[in-house]
Amino acid sequence: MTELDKLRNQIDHWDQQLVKAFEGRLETVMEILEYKRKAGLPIYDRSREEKVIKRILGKLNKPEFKQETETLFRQIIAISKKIQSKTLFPFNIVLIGFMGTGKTTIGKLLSKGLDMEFVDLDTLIEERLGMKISQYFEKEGEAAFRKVEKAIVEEVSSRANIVISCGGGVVLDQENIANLKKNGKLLLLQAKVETVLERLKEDDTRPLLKAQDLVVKIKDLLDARGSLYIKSADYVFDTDGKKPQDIVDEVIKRLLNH
Ligand SMILES: Nc1ncnc2c1ncn2[C@@H]1O[C@H](COP(=O)(O)OP(=O)(O)O)[C@@H](O)[C@H]1O
Ligand SMILES: O=C(O)C1=C[C@@H](OP(=O)(O)O)[C@@H](O)[C@H](O)C1
Ligand SMILES: [Mg+2]
Repeated sequence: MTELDKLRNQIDHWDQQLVKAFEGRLETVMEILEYKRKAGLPIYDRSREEKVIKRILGKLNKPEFKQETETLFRQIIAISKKIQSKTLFPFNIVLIGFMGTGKTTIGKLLSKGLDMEFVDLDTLIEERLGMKISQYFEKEGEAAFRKVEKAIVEEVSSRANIVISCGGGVVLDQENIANLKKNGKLLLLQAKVETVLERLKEDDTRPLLKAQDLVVKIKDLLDARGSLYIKSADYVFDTDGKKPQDIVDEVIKRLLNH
C-alpha cells in the first residue's frame, strides 16, 4: 500500500464517521421536532442557532479551521431546518395580496426562517423577459404581461416545498389560483389603502400605480379585486402597523396550528 493509499483509507474512515454522525444528528432533529409538536413548544428558535454555533466554535481543537467549521455547521443547521420544514409544511407557501402588502418582503423572510427556497414570481418574470415589468408594460401592455405571468405561475406551481411570492394580479385569472392551489396553501396579506399608499408612494416599479390620484387608483383596483383575494385565500393576515418579522412569526404560528 502506498502512502497515498493509506491517506485515502483515512479519508474513507472519516467520511464513514461523518455520515454516521450526520444521520444520527438528523434522526435526533426529527425526534426533537416530534417532542416539541406533542408538547406544543415553539419549533423555530433563532437564538438557539447562534448558541449552538458559539458552543461548537468555543470547543474547537484546531482553531485554524474555525471559519470552515462555522460554514459547515451553518449548513448542517440549515439542512436540519429544511427537513423540519418539509415535514411540517408539505406544501408550497404562496403569498397573495395587493401591491405593497409585503408579499415579497414577507416571502423572503419566511423562506430564510424556514430554510425553504424562495421564488418571487415578478423577479422570475423580469429575469425571463430580460427587462423590468414596468418596461414590459410600456412596450407590450398589460394583457401580454398577464400571459407571461400565467405561464410562469403554471411552471412554478409544479414545484414543491418552496415559498412563492406572487404579483398582486395573479388572482385575476382563476386558472392561476387553481394551479397555485394544487401544491400550495394561499396566504393573503392585507393592508389598508393608507398603508399601501405610505409603502409605495415613492415607488415607481408598479406600472398600475402610475396615476394622478393614487388613492383613487388603489381604491378602484381594490374594489375590483377585493373579493377575488378573499375567495382565493386559505389564510388571511392583516399587516398594518406590524413589523415584517412579527408577521412572519404569526404566519408560522398559524400554519403550525393546522
Ligand atoms: N410590514 C411592513 N411594514 C413596513 N413596511 C413594509 C412592510 N411590508 C412591506 N413593507 C415595505 O413596503 C414596500 C412594498 O413591499 P413589498 O414586499 O415589495 O410588497 P409586495 O410584494 O406585496 O408588492 C417595501 O418598501 C417594503 O419594505
Ligand atoms: O397588482 C398587480 O397587478 C401587479 C403587481 C406587481 O407585483 P406586486 O404585487 O409584488 O407589487 C406586479 O406583478 C405588476 O406590477 C402587476
Ligand atoms: Mg412583490
